[in-house]
Amino acid sequence: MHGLGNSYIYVDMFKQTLDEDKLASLAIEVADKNKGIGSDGMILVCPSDVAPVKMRVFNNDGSEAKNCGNGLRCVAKFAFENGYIEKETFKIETVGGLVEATVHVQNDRVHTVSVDMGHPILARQAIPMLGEEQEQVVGELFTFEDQELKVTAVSMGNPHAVMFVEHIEEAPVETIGPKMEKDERFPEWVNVEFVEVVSETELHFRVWERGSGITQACGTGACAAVVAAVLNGHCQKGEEVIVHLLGGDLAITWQEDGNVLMKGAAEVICEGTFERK
Ligand SMILES: N[C@@H](CCC[C@H](N)C(=O)O)C(=O)O
Repeated sequence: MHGLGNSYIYVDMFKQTLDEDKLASLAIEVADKNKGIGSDGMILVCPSDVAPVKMRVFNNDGSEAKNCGNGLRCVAKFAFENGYIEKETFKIETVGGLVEATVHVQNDRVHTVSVDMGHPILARQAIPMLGEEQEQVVGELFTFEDQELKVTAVSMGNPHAVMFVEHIEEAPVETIGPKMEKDERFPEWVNVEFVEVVSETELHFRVWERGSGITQACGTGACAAVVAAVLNGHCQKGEEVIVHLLGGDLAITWQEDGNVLMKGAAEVICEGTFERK
């Protein structure tokens, strides 16, 4: 399935079991575009004790992440269309906590999904980011060789470093992305986002994802970008912002109650059986 071209191999754990110690290598295998299926990673759709469904997400390097915005919309569609849930609004458990999804249905098919992603986490040590202060990281200066970049750090359950640029086409995604991802100031590494402000309600966005590299879209990254845009005075809290990603658009609102609402598409590509060697 994919959300705006951010593709994962979804495994139905209601119907099968997998060895815990082989999950990382399985994610690497299925995501391999030459010898596997090809994707940004693997997502397990699992039964849960606290919600109708649980999501576990693995990047294509085998690392497990605590959250995935595009994955949540696809998991909601998968759970609803496979009859694991009958209500249109329901909770999804993630490794980072519970979120609430609402599926928008036409002719029994889910075309878009809204997810209440909860509160962003802004305290430096909770991102996690090294340093003494508990305060928010807004526009902190990073220098890479001759380039100076101002970073705003936001966690949506997973960590993001957001930087504002003048022209999105010139954003140094391939060069600064991998350097920032593994910078020692981020002990769990970080997802890296470049954002051009078009207006108070429109942003352009490119991402270098932790554990997967350049992807077409990142849902948690788009949420982090809007939170960072509000913190830097580019957008307004409570106003919907359209984020243009390589794979399409997301509508994101950092609501007055502090929660971030994300709305966008979720699509099935194909279904089948993967045989491990
Ligand atoms: N593509 C995702 C995020 C996937 C996990 C991320 N790479 C991480 O390691 O935190 C999204 O849509 O949010």
